[in-house]
Amino acid sequence: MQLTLPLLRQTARPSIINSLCSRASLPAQLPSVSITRQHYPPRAPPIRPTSQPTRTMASRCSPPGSPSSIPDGGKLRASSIRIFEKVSTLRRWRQRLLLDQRSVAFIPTMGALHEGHLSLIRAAARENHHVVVSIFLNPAQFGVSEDFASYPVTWDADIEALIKLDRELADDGNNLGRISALFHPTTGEMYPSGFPGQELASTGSFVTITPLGDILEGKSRPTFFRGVATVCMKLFNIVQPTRVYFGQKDVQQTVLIKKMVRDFMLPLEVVVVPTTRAEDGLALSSRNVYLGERRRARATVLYDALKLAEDAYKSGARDRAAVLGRAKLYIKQVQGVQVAQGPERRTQIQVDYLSLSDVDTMEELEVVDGAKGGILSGAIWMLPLEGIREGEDLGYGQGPRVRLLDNIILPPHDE
Ligand SMILES: Nc1ncnc2c1ncn2[C@@H]1O[C@H](COP(=O)(O)OP(=O)(O)OP(=O)(O)O)[C@@H](O)[C@H]1O
Ligand SMILES: CC(C)(CO)[C@@H](O)C(=O)[O-]
Ligand code: BAL
Repeated sequence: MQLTLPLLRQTARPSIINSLCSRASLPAQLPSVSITRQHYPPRAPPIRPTSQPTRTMASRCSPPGSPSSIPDGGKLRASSIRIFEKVSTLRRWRQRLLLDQRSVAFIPTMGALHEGHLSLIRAAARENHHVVVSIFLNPAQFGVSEDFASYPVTWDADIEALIKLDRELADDGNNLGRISALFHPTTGEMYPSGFPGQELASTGSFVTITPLGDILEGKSRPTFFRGVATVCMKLFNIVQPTRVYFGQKDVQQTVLIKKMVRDFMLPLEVVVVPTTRAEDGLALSSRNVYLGERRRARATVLYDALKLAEDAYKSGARDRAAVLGRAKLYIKQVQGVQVAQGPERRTQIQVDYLSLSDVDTMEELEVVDGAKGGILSGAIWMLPLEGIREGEDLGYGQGPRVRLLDNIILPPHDE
């Protein structure tokens, strides 16, 4: 099922982007963090992470097995998709398109591609001459105790998915463009003065968007939006896109990117694409592979709760207590049922936040503004299983606690 919200846009007035990305001659001075990855049990996620024994920030944050046989700027097997690892090579390619006045769409990702990512690419190909996708697992947006080391990497499947989608785009006459390039840089390439570190106290060249970046997701993940804004600013400066495409699934990220584009006068348009969901409503996410069967069966609890809040709004509720009340009660009931089931059957759920916020600032609302509407959003933790049964599917990485996000946009009600 896919929500049929219209694509949401924001355009900034054209200006020159100042490059923050000048090439420094210093070698990358990275802390060498080497962490063992767990093997994913063979149970059907849409795309299975490849086994990768270690990930070191000193070398690269992207998988080994990238096509080193292809020269930088060369084409992926049986396709016209160019793959770039170097900023300079991508820039040379981009320069030619600038002279030809071709529109370029850009979709930043961290890989482990799923239908949600592909929906962004499809939207981009409909209205741009060229689509550039990046796969870069950005260590700066992971906190020191977060899942950077185990984040799923599915490089081969990602390449297959891009090649297959590109063929589909070529066969469908309704597209202006296709996938022209994949950017897959190393950490050293993205942080030319050396990787600044993942700590809150790290120093370096950062973009911070406050207070927006400090609330909701930013409160639980204090370095997250600094990492996202910084890497997106770098990527936008490298690719110089006409339009960038982001998923509504990460709604605070979309609000933050729009604010960054406006405040830094970046000459590009931000397009927000509706959330792609599984049949039962769960928002697709690369991290869903961590869930395993037992937790996956309860993973729609957040979306179900948000839908109850949306129903309340549709029935005329406007103030915070009336809109969020049923959602909170529903989650409490699910938690109660789960606890009563005992360790071998239950799934423990913790709510991080349930929010009703302003569409531009994401500050909490007491009453929904009739002219603007609002954003219902939430984050929950699904805790690791207790009472594990013999042979039970724990999920990728032996089933760590999993953070799930979701949101629903409430339209204005004044019309
Ligand atoms: N279900 C989805 N529908 C639409 N867009 C999505 C969906 N999932 C991710 N995206 C978008 O894809 C882009 C890249 O996201 P990313 O690579 O982090 O994947 P992800 O599934 O969000 O992973 P994570 O598990 O880290 O949340 C972002 O703009 C994100 O919002
Ligand atoms: C935008 C992004 C690719 C930046 O690393 C990441 O935050 C994501 O995948 O949503
Ligand atoms: N899609 C959000 C990226 C992150 O959680 O790091």
